[in-house]
Amino acid sequence: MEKHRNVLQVSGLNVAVKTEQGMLSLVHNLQLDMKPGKVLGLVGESGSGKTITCLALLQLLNQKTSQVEGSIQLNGRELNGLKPKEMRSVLGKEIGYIMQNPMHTFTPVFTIGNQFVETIRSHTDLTKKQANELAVSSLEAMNLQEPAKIMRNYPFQLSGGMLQRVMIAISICLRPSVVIADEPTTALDVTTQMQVLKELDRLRTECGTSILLISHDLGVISELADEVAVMQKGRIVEKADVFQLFDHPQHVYTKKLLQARPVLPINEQMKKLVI
Ligand SMILES: Nc1ncnc2c1ncn2[C@@H]1O[C@H](COP(=O)(O)OP(=O)(O)OP(=O)(O)O)[C@@H](O)[C@H]1O
Ligand code: NI
Repeated sequence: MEKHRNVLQVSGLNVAVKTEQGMLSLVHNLQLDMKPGKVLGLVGESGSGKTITCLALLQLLNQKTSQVEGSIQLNGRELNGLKPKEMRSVLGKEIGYIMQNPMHTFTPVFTIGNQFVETIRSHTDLTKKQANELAVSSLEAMNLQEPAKIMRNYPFQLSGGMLQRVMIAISICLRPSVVIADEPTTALDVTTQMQVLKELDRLRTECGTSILLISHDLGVISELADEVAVMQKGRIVEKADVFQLFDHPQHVYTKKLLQARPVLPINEQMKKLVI
């Protein structure tokens, strides 16, 4: 990969959805530049358009009921307008997605192992045995005990937090160049949250993965992000280096967001955990 290049470059992104009153514009002229090995935080109050933005970037919005305009370049390749089949080969391999609600990503009738191994094999030439080994080690890295047993379980047999970690393991095991993480740790207890964040951080440092991190938890953002973009009503109203943003917020909306939540928790928890 060329160093100077942005891994994911989004420009002029407009997203609108069909409603009974006509097209409703939800994301306006969004620009994003994601660099190799960097974490871009995306924050903003509930309903500001963060998840819609992710879905648009990943071409996962229903084409019949929504409209995505603009350019979404992944390693120099335009994603906007790709056919669903072409997009499926990109998803999970070049770009990983950790979604807000993991329940829907799993098929209830297949075991975790079956789904994990199939996902790996659909993108690689690995044998079943190799794919199985990769799956088990990826589950271990997510702090999941007894990974072999989890592989034999069906989704309903796991807790929400466990499923979330399984999904993260699936999303990142093939080392995609970009990971889009929408509230990846919200459903997890503090210790597991740390483990998952550590794994994401490792992915970025070891593989140069570029991460778009959405979180309500400004502690998580301050810990991991290099740059932060602030979204309000479908617009990026401010984007800055993480220290700059927390120390000298410019936009009145950013100031309000920072006042609403203290930034301390994760740092304090980290100090307690890292001895
Ligand atoms: N299909 C749809 N039709 C109409 N409006 C929609 C549709 N999907 C989403 N919206 C609206 O788009 C806006 C953005 O929603 P989105 O889920 O992206 O917000 P968010 O920033 O991810 O919020 P949260 O932090 O709660 O996850 C919301 O106002 C939502 O009501
Ligand atoms: Ni959301």
